[in-house]
Amino acid sequence: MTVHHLLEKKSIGNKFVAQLRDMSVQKDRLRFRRNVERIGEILGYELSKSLRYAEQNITTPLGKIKMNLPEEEIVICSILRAGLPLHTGLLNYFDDAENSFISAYRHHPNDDENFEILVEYLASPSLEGKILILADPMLATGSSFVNVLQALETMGNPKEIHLVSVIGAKEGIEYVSREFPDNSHLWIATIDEKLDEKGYIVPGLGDAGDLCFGPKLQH
Ligand SMILES: O=P(O)(O)OC[C@H]1O[C@H](OP(=O)(O)OP(=O)(O)O)[C@H](O)[C@@H]1O
Ligand SMILES: O=c1cc[nH]c(=O)[nH]1
Ligand SMILES: [Mg+2]
Repeated sequence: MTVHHLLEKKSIGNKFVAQLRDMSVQKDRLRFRRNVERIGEILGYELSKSLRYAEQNITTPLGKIKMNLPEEEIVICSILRAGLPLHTGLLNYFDDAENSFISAYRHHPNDDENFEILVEYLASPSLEGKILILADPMLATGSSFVNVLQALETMGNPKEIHLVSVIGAKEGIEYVSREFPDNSHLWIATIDEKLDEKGYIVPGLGDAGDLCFGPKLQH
């Protein structure tokens, strides 16, 4: 897997990620979702440079010009819930992509620290031969991405997989790198050092799903 680390170079993206992390700003849910969406737009733009293009004739009111346009069939798949604003950002740019939605959530059967990832909902077109973009803003242990990859197996074999995320932990990135095909790409805004005992990214930003949409009852 090739890792593309957006904030390795300074850009306006620093400000969007800082606002996601900052406790005095992140409680504004509209701004939080829009910042995730903006990062989806930037990462989508970066990802677009790796796609295949073909020349097409375009007719303007004054003449004709050949332009290189993307040729790929793209499916954007987001992991509920926190993947939704990232999905919107990607779809703003890849506006004719097909779309998949999948649920993966942390189920705590007995206590706070131990959890399993449950995948219960999937709505997807065929992925056969297509570019699959998997969107989830948090890559903590990496289990959600890996479980989702397994759940999508019945939908066909994508030509190439691009993971898009906002904050990743080093150990989770190493895990997805081992489990995803070698020709996969990870487009990620920033990479943090570690996870806490509950599997949260430190310093991270907290719970992305709750910050987007409000708290949910644990079950
Ligand atoms: O890399 P992992 O260890 O799997 O953790 C990352 C997952 O955790 C969060 O989802 P959560 O279960 O909190 O669901 P939510 O988006 O509905 O809040 C996040 O949105 C990722 O899907
Ligand atoms: O740090 C984390 C880890 C998983 N899910 C989140 O929303 N945040
Ligand atoms: Mg959550």
